Amino acid sequence: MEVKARAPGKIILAGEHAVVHGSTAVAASVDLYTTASVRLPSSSDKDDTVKLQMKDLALEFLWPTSRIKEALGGFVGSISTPTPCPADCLKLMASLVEDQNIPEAKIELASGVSAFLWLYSSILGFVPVDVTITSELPLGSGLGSSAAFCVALSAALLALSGSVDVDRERRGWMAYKEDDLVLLNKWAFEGEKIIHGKPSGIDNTVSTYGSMIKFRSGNLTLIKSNMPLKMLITNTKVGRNTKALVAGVAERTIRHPDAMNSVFKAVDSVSKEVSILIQSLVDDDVSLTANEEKLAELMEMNQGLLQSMGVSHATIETVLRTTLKYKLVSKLTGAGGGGCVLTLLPNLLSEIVVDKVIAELELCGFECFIAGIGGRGAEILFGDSS
Ligand SMILES: Nc1ncnc2c1ncn2[C@@H]1O[C@H](COP(=O)(O)OP(=O)(O)O)[C@@H](O)[C@H]1O
Ligand SMILES: C[C@@](O)(CCOP(=O)(O)O)CC(=O)O
Ligand SMILES: [Mg+2]
Repeated sequence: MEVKARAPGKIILAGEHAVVHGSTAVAASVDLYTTASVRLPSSSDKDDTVKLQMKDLALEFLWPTSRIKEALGGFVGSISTPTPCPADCLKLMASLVEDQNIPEAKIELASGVSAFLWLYSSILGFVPVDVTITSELPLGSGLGSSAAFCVALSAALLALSGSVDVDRERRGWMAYKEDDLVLLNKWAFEGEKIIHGKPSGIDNTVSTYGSMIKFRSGNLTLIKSNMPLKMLITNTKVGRNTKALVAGVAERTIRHPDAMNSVFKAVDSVSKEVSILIQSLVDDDVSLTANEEKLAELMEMNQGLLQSMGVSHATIETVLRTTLKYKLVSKLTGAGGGGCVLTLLPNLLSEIVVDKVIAELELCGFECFIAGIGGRGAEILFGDSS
């Protein structure tokens, strides 16, 4: 029996980092997906291993099922009550990951493999399984690859476990039922904790539900943009790690609590304004342009506040300067420190200008693309149809 699940990446329009400290943030899914295929070997199959393949990274991990059970068996609880991985269990998982000799250049993946071990053991128990992961998302670039990985994996494992209400006879991609989305999102959050340390939950939530969300302290509001939003995404290709950047902001907050709390409060106001603005009705080009100008100004303010949190980077500043030459406003998205930058492309902007700005950014060694925003969330597929 085989099930596939896919989950989208995301952009954060406003509020990253501050959302970890209780501020509002606004995020949207992007049409770039991570897919997890999970296959249970047939009963005649003698193979007693857990196999994890990361296809695009050309990596394969193998463990005897008994080895995982011996290490983690005492820690897993009930599928219906997602629980954090205890610190002692994290240590045991680290040794299971060490056994696999991940090449030094790809060592960042170790946290993803640990998240896999926790989600697999907790959701499926200790049965032989063959898992393949593929992704259209750049890893560690601010587009939420860690959350998409946890959501896709949890969605496939839950569907196989029989603990969610899915129609196994149905062909084609299908969404989870509303109640099951809550359970899926909770499990993905537990995986994201292993990768991020202290995540806000916004990334796994938008990857689970898709569309566009306003998020604050674990609570989501689905929102619908009435503004046709077009964003250029520039990947600076500077690798960074969300866990370290989130920890850096927390340390700065300990050193300067009053100043940082004022910054988080300002971000909260910016995000709330962004949320109201994108939902407001526009009936002609004049009001659309006026709203785009307001959104650009809010993005500029958010970027300034992110700079004061210490999460910008020389390459991000280069993108800001380059796009500003064309009167276009940009902000980092995700954890910053490199990674991806968003540039608002006004709807009436000529294609010639878009091509010019992309050409100039690419000359700096960056990669540019325009992704669809606000589409579907997690989906599953039984059998081989696509
Ligand atoms: N397709 C994947 N396969 C395995 N691990 C993944 C995958 N996608 C993400 N991860 C894990 O998530 C980490 C990147 O997460 P993070 O630093 O939060 O950046 P982002 O979420 O912005 O891409 C990777 O180093 C890896 O541990
Ligand atoms: C910085 C943060 O707000 C978003 C991180 O996104 P990403 O992992 O860089 O895609 C952290 C979080 O909300 O958990
Ligand atoms: Mg992440």
